[in-house]
Amino acid sequence: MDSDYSAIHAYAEAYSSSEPILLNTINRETHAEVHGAKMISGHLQGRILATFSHMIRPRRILEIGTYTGYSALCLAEGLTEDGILYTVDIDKNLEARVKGYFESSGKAHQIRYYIGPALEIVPKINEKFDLIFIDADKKNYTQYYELSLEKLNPHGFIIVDNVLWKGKVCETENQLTKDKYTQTIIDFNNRVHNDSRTDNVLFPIRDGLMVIRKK
Ligand SMILES: C[S@@+](CC[C@H](N)C(=O)[O-])C[C@H]1O[C@@H](n2cnc3c(N)ncnc32)[C@H](O)[C@@H]1O
Repeated sequence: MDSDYSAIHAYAEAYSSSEPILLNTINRETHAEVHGAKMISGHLQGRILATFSHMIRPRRILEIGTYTGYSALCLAEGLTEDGILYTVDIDKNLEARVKGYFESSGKAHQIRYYIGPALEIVPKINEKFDLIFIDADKKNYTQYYELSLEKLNPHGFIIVDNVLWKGKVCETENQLTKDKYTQTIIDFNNRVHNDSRTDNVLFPIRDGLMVIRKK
């Protein structure tokens, strides 16, 4: 993120609704106490996810990559009254913390939290979804996308995080800062963009959000 973008991001955050108190606490505690805190969606992206969810009013949401529960609680804001959010993460060390946050949110009755590899757990969830958020290990993005399309209702939405991969997807062939996942993300973006089953738009927000609509 260059300095101009940082200023724009800070301005956008300042002129967006503030973080609900619990989310602010999760954000702060994640940064103070949890490994890999840069993975958290955070204030601006969190408000964007909450807004998408309010616009869609989903009855069923699936999230792949819970981490500390921040984005799950943002997405849950838009659920219908009888709505349920399913969220999956492989990291058992975060389980007690995440369950505590879900309890504090007053939305625990609308959240189903699973621990384990998403590629094993998601096929066993007997639901069709209106909104799916993919935000886990990049090497499996294509498999998550195909699985999500199977599990998505017609006209449902998939949101995929990190599709700009710190801007590295824009680097030319001879630039040397590419890492092992840059090509994975480039291939993923090509696949989505050329998929006749869906429409998509890439939002250049934070690390890039790909918003995909199933036709
Ligand atoms: C970027 S973080 C998710 C951040 C969260 N969605 C948020 O916005 O606050 C990615 C998460 O994916 C999880 N993860 C990685 N590989 C996974 C797998 N195979 N199955 C399920 N979760 C996985 C990690 O444990 C990590 O918590």
